[in-house]
Amino acid sequence: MPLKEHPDYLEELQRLEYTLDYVEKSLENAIHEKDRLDVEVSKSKKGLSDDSSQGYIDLMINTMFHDRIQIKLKNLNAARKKPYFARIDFKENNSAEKEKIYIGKMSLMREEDQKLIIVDWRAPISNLYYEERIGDASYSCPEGRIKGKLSLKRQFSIDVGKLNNIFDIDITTNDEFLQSYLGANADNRLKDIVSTIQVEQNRVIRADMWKPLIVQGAAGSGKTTIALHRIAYLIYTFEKSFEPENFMILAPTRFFLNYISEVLPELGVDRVKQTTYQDFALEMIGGKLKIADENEKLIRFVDNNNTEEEIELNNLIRSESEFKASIEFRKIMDAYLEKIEKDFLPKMDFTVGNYVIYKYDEIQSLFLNEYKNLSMHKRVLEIKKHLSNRLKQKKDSIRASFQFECDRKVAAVKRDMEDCEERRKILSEIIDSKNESISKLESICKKAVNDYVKSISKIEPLKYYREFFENEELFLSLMGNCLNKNEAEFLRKYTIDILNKGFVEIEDLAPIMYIKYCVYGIDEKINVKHIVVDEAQDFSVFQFYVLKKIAKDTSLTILGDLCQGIHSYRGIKSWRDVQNYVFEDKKCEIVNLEQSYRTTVEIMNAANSVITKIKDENIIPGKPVIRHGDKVEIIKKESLQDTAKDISSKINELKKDGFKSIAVICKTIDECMKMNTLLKKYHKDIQLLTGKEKEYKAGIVIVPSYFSKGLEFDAVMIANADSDKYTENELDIKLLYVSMTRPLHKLYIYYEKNPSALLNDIK
Ligand SMILES: Nc1ncnc2c1ncn2[C@@H]1O[C@H](COP(=O)(O)OP(=O)(O)OP(=O)(O)O)[C@@H](O)[C@H]1O
Repeated sequence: MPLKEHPDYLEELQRLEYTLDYVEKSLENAIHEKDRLDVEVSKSKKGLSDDSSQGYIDLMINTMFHDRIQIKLKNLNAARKKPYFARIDFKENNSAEKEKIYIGKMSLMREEDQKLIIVDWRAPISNLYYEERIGDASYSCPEGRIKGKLSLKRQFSIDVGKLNNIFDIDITTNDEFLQSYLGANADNRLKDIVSTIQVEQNRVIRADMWKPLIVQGAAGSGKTTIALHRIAYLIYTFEKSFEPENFMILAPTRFFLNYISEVLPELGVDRVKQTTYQDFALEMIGGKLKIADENEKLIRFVDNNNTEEEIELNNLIRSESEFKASIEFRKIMDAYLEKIEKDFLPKMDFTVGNYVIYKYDEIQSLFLNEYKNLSMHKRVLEIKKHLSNRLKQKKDSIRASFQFECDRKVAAVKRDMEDCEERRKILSEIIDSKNESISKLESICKKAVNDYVKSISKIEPLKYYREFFENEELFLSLMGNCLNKNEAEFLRKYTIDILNKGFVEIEDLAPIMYIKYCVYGIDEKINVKHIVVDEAQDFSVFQFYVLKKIAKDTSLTILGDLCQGIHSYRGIKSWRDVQNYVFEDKKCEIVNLEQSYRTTVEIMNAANSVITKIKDENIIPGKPVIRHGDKVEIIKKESLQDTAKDISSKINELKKDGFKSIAVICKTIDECMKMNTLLKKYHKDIQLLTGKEKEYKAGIVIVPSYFSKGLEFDAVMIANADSDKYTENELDIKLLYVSMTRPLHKLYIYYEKNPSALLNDIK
């Protein structure tokens, strides 16, 4: 329906004008408030010099208000362009009046009567928009379940303060509105989806923070987007209890963090901790560790031209990785830590001179039993208190015995000798000797406990880890029959070799962190209440286990797609393993998101025909939203030069058609480099992404298949999809699937001799 013919057009126009006026007014007030706070902050800074603690308190408070007003200003500026995106009309059962609720990215209250002109999308009442249909409806809020009638659900298309369209809907999957979003072109960053969040996504976003949740989501189902919206939702909901810094997102690379960096600020959220597992592990372990490039192994495995010897070596490397990522390895680390624990304390009594203060068995029992739940070094601190207390008691009795002995000797001398010069000398010697013994005792006691603690060696976690592999006898005895002899010996030598080169691999981080946690404890560094893990399929069960251990009181949302598990040799094979081994007693729900929003029906069907070549119940293909586009083109070319030429002319056409982000995906980095040389002749602005970049700039890029994971582009060209490049092995299938699920609109696949058999079922 044309906008002006909508029955409520005028009402909505007036409402928009009114809201925009109020936003302007609020903005003016906020600017004044900010100016005032600027002055206050600089005053507080000057006030610091007079050394009063009040100065610090003033500065802290003013800075906090200053930060808040900055965010408010940013949000109000955004609201000038688009103050809200939806309206719902709801009448509570016991209320006489129907309320018109306008939903936007932030709430805005009218000061005169405290009425909300805009309601935040994260507010409990906004759930009506996402979850409910016209008719009887209800939502939960802290006061309980509110029931009533929903009589209107309306979406607005507003751009730079101008009302462009009105859609009245029932369920949020309003095709027209959603399609207009999905049909838009990919910018250089991921965007927010507040106005079109779907029911199943909304349930993940608003799920109970304290219950662990695993989300298996198809490619393009919105996992990354949901992860960020969930954080924004939790920050809003727990605003009074937690700071944004108490929430953390774990992503695969710094580059990926940069790619998603705009969503949280767009949602009005700042200061969330965003890091990678590697950086997180380094922070937890402390010290200086160098991590080997994680793609090096993958590059070995993706090469299909290996000799028999290389294949054998690769199999051993794969088994090494798989084993280190497994819960079996954690059990072996447990056995190793038990040994460390048993030998942790010096095997001797705690003595002062000839006096035994604490017997070894007693101390060992405190260490192994009484304080079992603490890290080993924390147990020592507790034991130190026991030793000091017992020593204090013993010291008094030793001192009394010195005094008693002295008194006895003095009495004997006095009884047996007449008073004379000689007797006085003897008595004085007896008293001096006693005093000397007491002061000796004092000085020994002062140091005794510390000397005992110092005798416990402080070994770096990495050194303990290395010792496990270097001590062959110990290694073999603990490994038992977990691996065959050949694999076990390879694992040992391979690890020593890496460590000798001054590196650790990503697989080594979890066990080293685990050793650090058990021996030294690391909880004091974690101040995070909720962790959202994205691209979680490439994490190992062991990694999750350690993460959960370290972040004890922290809850987790885990999102990933097993179809894209290209690091599956060290990643997760089934979410059930995480459910069983990581969360054990706690119930952990697994949610499936099958609907895919990124790409067209044609592209998704083609990608599904590839991924379903893996016969595994854990592989769940995505269902496309009904958005049609061009057929996937499979194109034969005689040579790489011809392929490059064709890609180049396609790029020109696509650019002319307004597509902004185009990716040429080759299987490996070597192929990318060759393609880069060829395409540079035609396109000076083309960028080669290697995985080492810190920042993501959209445009035309060449990217290796394994590095395209998580990204999206308007159009994708897959070069070299020949049968020898993409064979029917699991890794090749997954790499091709990942590459094929990156485009929003267009997909071209090139080959030179024979197309990969994986493409056979593409219609
Ligand atoms: N409800 C929605 N409304 C509009 N767009 C959506 C919605 N859900 C997802 N999208 C869009 O779908 C695309 C894919 O989202 P996202 O990258 O978060 O998915 P993903 O599951 O992490 O994908 P992948 O696993 O393939 O990397 C994005 O462009 C996102 O904006």
